[in-house]
Amino acid sequence: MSETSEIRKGLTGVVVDYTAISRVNPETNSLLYRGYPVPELAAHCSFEQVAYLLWHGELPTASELSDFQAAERARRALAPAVKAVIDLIPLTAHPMDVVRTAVSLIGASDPDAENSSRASNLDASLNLLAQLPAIVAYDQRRRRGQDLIPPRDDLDYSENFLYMAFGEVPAPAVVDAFRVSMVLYAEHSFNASTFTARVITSTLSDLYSAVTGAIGALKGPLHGGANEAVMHIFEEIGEAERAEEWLETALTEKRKIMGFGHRVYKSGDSRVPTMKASLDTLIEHYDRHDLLALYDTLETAMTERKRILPNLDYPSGPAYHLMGFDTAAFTPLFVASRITGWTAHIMEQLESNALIRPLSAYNGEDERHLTASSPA
Ligand SMILES: CC(=O)SCCNC(=O)CCNC(=O)[C@H](O)C(C)(C)COP(=O)(O)OP(=O)(O)OC[C@H]1O[C@@H](n2cnc3c(N)ncnc32)[C@H](O)[C@@H]1OP(=O)(O)O
Ligand SMILES: O=C([O-])CC(=O)C(=O)O
Repeated sequence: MSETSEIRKGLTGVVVDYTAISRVNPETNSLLYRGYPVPELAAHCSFEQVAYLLWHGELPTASELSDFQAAERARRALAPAVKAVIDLIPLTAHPMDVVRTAVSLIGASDPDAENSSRASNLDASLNLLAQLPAIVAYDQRRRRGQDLIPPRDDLDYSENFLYMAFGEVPAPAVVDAFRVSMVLYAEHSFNASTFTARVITSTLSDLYSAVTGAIGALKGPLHGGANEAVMHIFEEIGEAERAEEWLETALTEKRKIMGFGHRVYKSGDSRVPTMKASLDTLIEHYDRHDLLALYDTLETAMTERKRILPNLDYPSGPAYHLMGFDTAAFTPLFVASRITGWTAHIMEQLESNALIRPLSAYNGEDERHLTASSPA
């Protein structure tokens, strides 16, 4: 075998390991979490139930759920030290940098951070799940010149998240759309950020380091950063009537159209119909048919022109916009959900670890030697 015969740029099509956490099936455009079709989970389960499922492999019984909810509600408050550090971060920093820094600080403050037992990692995962909403909500509020809103333990995860962000629990239709987005973003096998977390874990580094690295990977616009980028292109286009012309120019300039395409799904992202239904509800609720027209026109034009279909970030970007989130907070919302999948994968990697260390094919200078005239 030659050194280069096996190169698969971007690891396209390479199967790296087994996972029992989720199955992405591009043949059937389907996604299973621990065997359950995700549209069923999105229709019937709370985000807390899905988090428990991803971590434990089974849905919680009534008493397990009640213990889990109580533990999550008890850990929601933003630690004063985390708030103090967030307050030091300039407003010019991207909110993903704030989330990354906050997670790193939480890890550095956890005396048990180096303990990689499953019990300790489950505890750390629950801590992050419970505290990320406060981090994301507070960062958005301080950017708006608003004060921190402490959590309420009489609200479920989704209601409390929106309450901490906006100071009130919105209409049930809005809370439900938010819950659906959290369920859909939770897990997606070996995507770039999860794989990053697994690579870091494979060196036997700690959970917080793996999550911090995953946040960095998610930030990029080819991955989680696309939900925010979708809103930027909507703003650039302005109105439905301009969408076709805008697309033509963008494609001529060889721009990537954010929110379209996927490394695994080539005939549609399994999560889009569920999120689009929630977006439709929000469009009705806020009476924003202008936004729907832009959404539909760009999707139709992109499909006709390139045969490339939307991914989950396409409907979730405008959905978060309608809920009232700032565009720069969209990818942090993705973090708040994907913490469940990342940490499930970190624990799975540890259960059957092998250092992840692929090979490279060298294409630099042939061997050469220092001479009297070399700069050294
Ligand atoms: C939750 C998530 O992370 S989902 C992904 C979110 N990311 C985005 O929405 C960013 C926009 N999309 C993309 O950049 C890509 O579709 C990716 C990175 C997601 C997947 O890319 P890959 O699997 O590497 O596909 P690849 O880049 O090989 O695309 C094949 C062809 O389609 C084109 N293409 C793919 N997606 C797009 C797009 N969004 N806009 C324009 N052209 C595209 C490529 O330019 C390429 O064309 P070529 O063969 O003429 O060079
Ligand atoms: O699977 C991927 O490559 C990206 C994605 O959709 C996700 O992480 O949700």
